[in-house]
Amino acid sequence: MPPSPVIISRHPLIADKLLRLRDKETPPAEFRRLIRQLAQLLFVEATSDLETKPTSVRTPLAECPGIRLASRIGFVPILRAGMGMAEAMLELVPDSSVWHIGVARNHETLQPEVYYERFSKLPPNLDIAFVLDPMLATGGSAIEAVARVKEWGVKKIRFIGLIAANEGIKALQKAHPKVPVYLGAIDSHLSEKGYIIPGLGDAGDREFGSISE
Ligand SMILES: O=P(O)(O)OC[C@H]1O[C@H](OP(=O)(O)OP(=O)(O)O)[C@H](O)[C@@H]1O
Ligand SMILES: O=c1cc[nH]c(=O)[nH]1
Ligand SMILES: [Mg+2]
Repeated sequence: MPPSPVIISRHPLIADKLLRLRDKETPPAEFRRLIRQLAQLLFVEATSDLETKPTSVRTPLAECPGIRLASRIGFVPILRAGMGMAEAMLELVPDSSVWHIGVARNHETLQPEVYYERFSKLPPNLDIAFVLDPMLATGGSAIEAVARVKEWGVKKIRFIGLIAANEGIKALQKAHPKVPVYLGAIDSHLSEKGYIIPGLGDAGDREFGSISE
């Protein structure tokens, strides 16, 4: 089976905001604002082919035909860093639902550890789920999250991230070949400790002003 497509945005607004996000001088409040803006911009690109249905409204002057979104969307933010992305996207499609998954990467082994999942026995009635995480490093966290969403019975899944390493993209494609991957940028490589280089550091810590052990 050919691997799923990887779509890297070429939009100058995304490139500009990504560079501001990476800057180590960017404080958490500005970091969160940029995450929100980047998430919305990438969401627009990742939804250009969503199902719609024809309808019409009456303007003050005449009947006006148009379309409405027909897809029932679910967001699956990978805690913690994916939370800001989900909230921003929800503003664009407020009738959507959010299904949190807590995954933390073990700092020694780099393996993902799922610590929060409440929905395994509740297959959601969704047309499409977007798994969200700013960082795709080794790919372990995203692979684990997508596997859970598949278990819930969602057929159409897309991953949206801000920065990825090739290692993570390849691993995600291998594990889930039908899941398209939408990204803001692909970086050079992973450090020995599994950080994306140049990357932006620890996304969760920078988003929330914390320092992980
Ligand atoms: O591709 P991977 O190698 O799995 O790494 C990526 C994961 O690491 C970060 O989360 P982290 O484990 O630091 O948790 P946090 O969001 O709570 O800080 C990031 O937000 C991803 O979830
Ligand atoms: O560079 C990285 C890699 C994993 N998780 C992060 O937050 N940053
Ligand atoms: Mg972290």
